[in-house]
Amino acid sequence: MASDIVVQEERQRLNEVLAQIRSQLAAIGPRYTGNDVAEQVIDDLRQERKKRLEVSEREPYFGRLDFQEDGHPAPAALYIGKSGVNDESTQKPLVIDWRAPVSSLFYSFSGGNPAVEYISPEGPIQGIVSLKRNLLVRQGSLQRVVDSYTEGQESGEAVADEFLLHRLGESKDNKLRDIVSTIQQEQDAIIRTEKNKALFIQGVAGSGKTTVALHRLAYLLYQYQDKVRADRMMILAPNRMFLDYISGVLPELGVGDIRQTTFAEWALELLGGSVALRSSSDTLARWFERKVTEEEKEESAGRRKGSRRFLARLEEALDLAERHLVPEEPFSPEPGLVLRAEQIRAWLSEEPAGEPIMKRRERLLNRLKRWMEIQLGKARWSDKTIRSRATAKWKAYAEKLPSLSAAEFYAKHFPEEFALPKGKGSSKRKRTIAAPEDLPVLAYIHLRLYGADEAMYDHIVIDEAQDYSPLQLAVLKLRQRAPSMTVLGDLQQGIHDYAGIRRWQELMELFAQSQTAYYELDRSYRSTTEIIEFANKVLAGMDGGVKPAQPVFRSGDPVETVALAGRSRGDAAAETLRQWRGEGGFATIAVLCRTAEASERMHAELREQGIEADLLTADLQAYGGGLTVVPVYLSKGLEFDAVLIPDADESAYGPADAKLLYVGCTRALHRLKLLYEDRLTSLVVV
Ligand SMILES: Nc1ncnc2c1ncn2[C@@H]1O[C@H](COP(=O)(O)OP(=O)(O)OP(=O)(O)O)[C@@H](O)[C@H]1O
Repeated sequence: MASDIVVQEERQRLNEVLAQIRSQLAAIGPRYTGNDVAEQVIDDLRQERKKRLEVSEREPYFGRLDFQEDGHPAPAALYIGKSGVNDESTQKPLVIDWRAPVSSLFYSFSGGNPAVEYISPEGPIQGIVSLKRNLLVRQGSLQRVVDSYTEGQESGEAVADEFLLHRLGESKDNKLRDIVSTIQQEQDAIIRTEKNKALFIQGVAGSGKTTVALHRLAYLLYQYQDKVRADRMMILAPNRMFLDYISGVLPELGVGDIRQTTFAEWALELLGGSVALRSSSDTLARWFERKVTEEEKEESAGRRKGSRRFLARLEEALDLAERHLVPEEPFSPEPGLVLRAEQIRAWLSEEPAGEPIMKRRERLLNRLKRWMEIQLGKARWSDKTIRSRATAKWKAYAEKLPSLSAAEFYAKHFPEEFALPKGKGSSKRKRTIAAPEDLPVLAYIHLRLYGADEAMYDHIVIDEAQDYSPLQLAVLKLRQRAPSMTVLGDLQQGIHDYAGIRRWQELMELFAQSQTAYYELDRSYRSTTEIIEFANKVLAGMDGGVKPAQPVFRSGDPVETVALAGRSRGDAAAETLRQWRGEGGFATIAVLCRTAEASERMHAELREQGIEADLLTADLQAYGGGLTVVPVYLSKGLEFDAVLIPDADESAYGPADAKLLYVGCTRALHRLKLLYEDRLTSLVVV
């Protein structure tokens, strides 16, 4: 903690800034209620500013950096906050937005050499840092001041950690939070990566991948104000519950209106109601409710149909269909009036490249119609008999140009992979029920044939991307003019590897090397050192380049493994839960069971014991916090203050289930306990 004088000075400065903020707030006045559209737009902007100022009024800034730019006579104290605030009369910045170029110094400077550089819009700026200070302000009152670097100090690393540890030691509720005040250097580099990259992040459990990706969106919106728009960005996450969990971060960062959805929902909308998806709980049950071998996973339809090889076959079929769109015979609407096939083909090739195939078809047919009208001339065209004969010929010609729905195309060209629904009636009107692995195929075909009604995306975030196939990514790539994506995940948590990837290369290969960037995050911020070391052991037996997570040194209670010793699982679990509740301080507790069935059983047993918990299922929309029973495979991406794994038996977690158990263990922030009946899973006995 800093000295009293320093605290006094900071308190005074805080009061000055707060006074400014309050006077600016007071000047905004009530909402405009008239009908003038221009006034309404201006008022919307005013209201946005008001919201930002209200956030600033509670916590105007969290950091201070004293920086003397080369050539300047004295250092300037830069205060960094969630959004910038200027002095109304002088227009000088009182608070600098965390996303501004100069703020990068606050995150990247960790002591050592005080001579630093940052990249401003005008080019590199050099200078000297003389102070880096963390300030904790809550509800407008200054609560902590910690200097992580002062002039002449050798290294500030240890002190910087103190502030971070304070944050990490807090208990968490049911929503992910922003981390602007404690973004770490390696995370900051990712957040500030230039826009036009397909950015891949491999990060261990709890390294802040999801959090960082969301901060990156806020950064891009700030830094590329003229080029990107929130309504042309999209976040893809595995399920509704996960989306609900992360939904608080962007509003906290002052960013709204970004579409947050799942790949399946997005693709189904694209296909316009012609396709429905088989229930995801069926798929999950198929892979998680029983033991599965590696061979089964490798040969799964998901791996095959999502592969680049399959994508190449798909491309080939689509290219061929495009080339053979125009039939061999000529178009002749009237005797003596003939347009040769070569001419028609030449017209087709004049249509803008990259346009969806069916759009080109439509344009071509319109051109033929115009040609026919002109060639026939006004006199003949107004003759009803001639006109209807010619139009009939034109229609007959149009029929020869294939027009298929995505499902029809798929079934026609890949009959061994996909069949249309059986029964009477036009297949166009019948809904196709697609397996998850067929959905990206249908979406890809649809985009090449028909395109999409929505605008292209400026930026796409894909969370849990280790579960994506190359084809899925190729589908999304079609929805961007230039690649600008944040693709994040952890191969070590690849529990859906019956459909996902084994190496990031599988996805990165879709882009030119110059379009990609790759980062690794190895430090885990979520869990205590004890929990991380325990989880690392679970993975230790796995083949391949497993990278253990590095803990931020935050020590807690040891991980416990306890035998049931004759008690029922429900009994033993209830006892632990009572004890944890008695200790207090845990806002979220999860009981993670191996299967959905075991979760239901546990939920019922706890109820018998008088303990009410929520039960999470595959179709759930939101996760409410408190005490929850969850099948372990659905817990991915979430986190809980304390985690109990009540069935850590050898029979439940065999050698093939290391990733699953790893996911389970790494959900815990502060406390982790495993129960077993006779034999503890050998995954944790090293
Ligand atoms: N720099 C930081 N300062 C404070 N907290 C952080 C920081 N980085 C990450 N955290 C916290 O660590 C936890 C894990 O973050 P997050 O869920 O984004 O990680 P993840 O890599 O996506 O995890 P997983 O792969 O396990 O889903 C969150 O509680 C987050 O707030």
